[in-house]
Amino acid sequence: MTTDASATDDRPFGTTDPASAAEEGTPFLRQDDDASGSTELARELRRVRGLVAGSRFDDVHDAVTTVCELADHLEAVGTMVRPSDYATWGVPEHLASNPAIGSRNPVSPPLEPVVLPDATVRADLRLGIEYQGPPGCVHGGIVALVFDEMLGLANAAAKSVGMTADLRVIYRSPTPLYAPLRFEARQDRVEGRKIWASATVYSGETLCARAEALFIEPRGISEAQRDRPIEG
Ligand SMILES: CC(C)(COP(=O)(O)OP(=O)(O)OC[C@H]1O[C@@H](n2cnc3c(N)ncnc32)[C@H](O)[C@@H]1OP(=O)(O)O)[C@@H](O)C(=O)NCCC(=O)NCCSC(=O)Cc1ccccc1
Repeated sequence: MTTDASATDDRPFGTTDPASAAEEGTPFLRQDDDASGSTELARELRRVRGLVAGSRFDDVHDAVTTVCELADHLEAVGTMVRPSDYATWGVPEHLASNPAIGSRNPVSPPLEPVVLPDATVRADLRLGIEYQGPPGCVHGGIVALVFDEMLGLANAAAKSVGMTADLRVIYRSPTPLYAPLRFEARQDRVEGRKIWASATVYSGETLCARAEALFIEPRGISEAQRDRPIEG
């Protein structure tokens, strides 16, 4: 494990470490910037999210007006997406709206995973105060969210698709805010429609949590969907 928990840099929290991603692994299910500017918009909103959750202000009523105007504008110029637009697995836009990895979802950290030659999926990231649970620690539900997504990605890397049926998270040591974290997930075995996968998150040499999960392949999944398992 090479992640240094004490390292800091100037990148916004909630972004991956490009140096470590480039060193090992192939970018996996990365989402390019949307030509409409939606990805950039989400990026700026992510900044706003971090600032609102993690700052004290004397008076931000002017910002409330600005944001209200922005919301009104987006409501006027956008076309609402319906869940039925994503009726099938494998629609790239589907991934973009995902709360754990979606490039167009300001809620997502986002994860920028790489896949290793043995099909392990890895994501290095840091999480800021907007993900805080106990003081100085990442909220346990956020750890579970990232695990669930990483496990799904490990299934995708192994060319299978599954719904989470059972997700067990074992929290071994507090997951620190702001520190570089390394999530890794892998598919362990498949029996019929049952898929087992497991994952870990480390801060430096410290195991913060691990996950064990059972996924069930939905009935009626086609070979094409299995082969092109962009999930979300
Ligand atoms: C689809 C299924 C999981 C299973 O229903 P069916 O298709 O009718 O299957 P059936 O009941 O026939 O069972 C087949 C076999 O499996 C076994 N088994 C089943 N369950 C369990 C169990 N809990 N524990 C242990 N075993 C269990 C069962 O005994 C049987 O075994 P057998 O063959 O007799 O030896 C259904 O319960 C469901 O929809 N649940 C809600 C899922 C949901 O909403 N998850 C959250 C959303 S996904 C997400 O967010 C993450 C994500 C994001 C992005 C991308 C990817 C992932």
